[in-house]
Amino acid sequence: MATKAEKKTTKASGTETGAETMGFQAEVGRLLDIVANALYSEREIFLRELISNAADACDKLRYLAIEAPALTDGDPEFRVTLTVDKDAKTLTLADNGIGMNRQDLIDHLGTIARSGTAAFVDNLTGDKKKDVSLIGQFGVGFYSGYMVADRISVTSRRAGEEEAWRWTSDGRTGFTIEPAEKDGRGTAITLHLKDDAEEYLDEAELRRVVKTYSDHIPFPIEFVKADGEANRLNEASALWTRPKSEIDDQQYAEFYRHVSHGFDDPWMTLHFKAEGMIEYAGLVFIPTERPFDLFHPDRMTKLKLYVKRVFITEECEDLLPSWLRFLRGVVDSEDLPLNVSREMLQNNPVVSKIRAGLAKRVLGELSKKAENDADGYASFWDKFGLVMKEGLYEGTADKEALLKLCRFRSTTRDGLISLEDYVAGMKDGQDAIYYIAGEDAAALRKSPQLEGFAAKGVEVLLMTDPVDEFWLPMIGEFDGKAFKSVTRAGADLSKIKKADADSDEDESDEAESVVDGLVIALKLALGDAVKDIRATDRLTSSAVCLVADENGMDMHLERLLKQHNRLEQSNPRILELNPTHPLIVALNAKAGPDGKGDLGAAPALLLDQARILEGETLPDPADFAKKLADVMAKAFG
Ligand SMILES: Nc1ncnc2c1ncn2[C@@H]1O[C@H](COP(=O)(O)OP(=O)(O)OP(=O)(O)O)[C@@H](O)[C@H]1O
Repeated sequence: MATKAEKKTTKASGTETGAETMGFQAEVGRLLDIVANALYSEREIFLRELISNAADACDKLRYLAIEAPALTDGDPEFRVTLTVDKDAKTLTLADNGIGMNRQDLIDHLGTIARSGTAAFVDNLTGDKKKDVSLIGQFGVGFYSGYMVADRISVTSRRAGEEEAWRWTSDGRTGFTIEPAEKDGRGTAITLHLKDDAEEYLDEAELRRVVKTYSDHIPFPIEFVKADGEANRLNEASALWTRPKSEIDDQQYAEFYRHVSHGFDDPWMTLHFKAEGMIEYAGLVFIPTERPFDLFHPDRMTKLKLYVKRVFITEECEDLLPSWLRFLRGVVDSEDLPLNVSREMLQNNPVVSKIRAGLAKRVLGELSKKAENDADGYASFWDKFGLVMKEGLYEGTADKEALLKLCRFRSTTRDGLISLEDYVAGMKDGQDAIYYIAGEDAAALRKSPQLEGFAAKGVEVLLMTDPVDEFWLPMIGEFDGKAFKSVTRAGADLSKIKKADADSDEDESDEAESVVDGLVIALKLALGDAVKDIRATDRLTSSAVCLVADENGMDMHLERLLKQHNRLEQSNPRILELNPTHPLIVALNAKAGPDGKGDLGAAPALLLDQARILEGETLPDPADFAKKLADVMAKAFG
């Protein structure tokens, strides 16, 4: 049966030597085009990418060999070698890692299998500049070889198998695959260097590039001369086992790029050793840029788990809470057994303790950063805050610490503020943390429901991430103060003193400046379209607004659920009237004390106006337009 990869690649021809030519998956073709032409300025990183893959291949085999030691028989020392042929202008990078068989070569070097990546490549714009910066977010791996080579051949033999295969491609249309000879297991990648890339035939240059980018690789990387003499190019000890004092920022950054497959610098580096009940070392990074697949449904925790320096897996979901899934790096446990299986890692008490320890440590470091470098912290929060807030929703044990780290925009201050800042700025008589939720901060700031709060100088938090709607009800309060949406009816402004009020006079009956007649008239006219109608003190310049019932769902949440078909019907709203607005005063007079006066189209227009302010679609826009035109015709006719 054809595999998925074979279906995507196209078999074009077979030859007597058994060579087969296949086409690249469309996304690979596009990626190669950009890689070969646009990433030119940083092309030396091809070596880092290939060495990184070689080291991963050694890691994988070392893990498998714990259960099946025969796989490394006769060649137990892992290493990566570089050899050059100056006449043929080739550079060959070889490893004795896990190797690839025929199918692996087709799957891994002919398609993009990594979840999310193919879709990501589909989104490339064709605008080289933009695409390069996008690509920088996820790394191009093996294909980066085409920055320096116009032809690459990969000869590989999978550990434990007898046959070797050669994959060859000019990186344009497709690749050829054929049987090959190879003595031991592993992969040898031969780059036929472009004319302007001959510096990579030079040992000193290769040493410089390896030292710069790959010094931390825990396997020896050697330059092997024609006579067989081998010179070590890197330190070859696991970076996290070295003392901090011996590691500089550049080395940390390169290690980060190796584990993250990213191109950015780490925003924060945590290098630590935990000792006590359980013992583990960690070298964990927070990226500067948001990883492109942060919200991909398949996204998993990407920390690499090692046991006593041996790589085990990077798919241990329990190692990190999902709300910290943007972390990259390595955790190396002394307590887990080396032959730990992936199943054993599930619900494993050692892993749970490591997870709890990591979360505490990361939160601790973040709060130090928040205190000492508010601007730096704000840039972190802008990228990852929305993921961290998932932790509040999931009910993490660290919710107190997490809440303190949350930052928000508000109606009265520029920049981001914490909940502690908010509480410190609360007005006399204010007992709740007010917020308004919606998609866009600028639009929210113009919401009519905010007018009364603005008039009294009461700060309102702007909640613009969809996740806000979900954690707010779960958390409920901070520092004993409940979170309250201003679009719900209960937001009681009358108890709060005006910012400039200097007397203690009771303002509680401010809103009662009666518009009872109008309320009766509107109730008669609007019927079930609204749940209730009443005067409010939350408006100062708008005539009307809609709010939800005190115990009802927040209006933004309701819209969100409707958009996702999770809710069939909206609940009717409460229509609130501004009793000081000239239009409301005039209509009230017209309605008369018993509400029997004829208001014509006004009730319908008022309700539609409130709906528009709320960003809602009108049930009958044509009717609205007609009524509005009639009113205008009367006014101007
Ligand atoms: N030297 C190697 N030995 C064994 N397998 C390899 C080797 N080089 C590449 N591969 C296989 O090819 C796959 C694709 O490599 P590629 O570099 O394109 O992507 P990646 O390593 O998964 O991620 P990135 O693109 O970020 O480096 C790897 O995941 C691995 O399975």
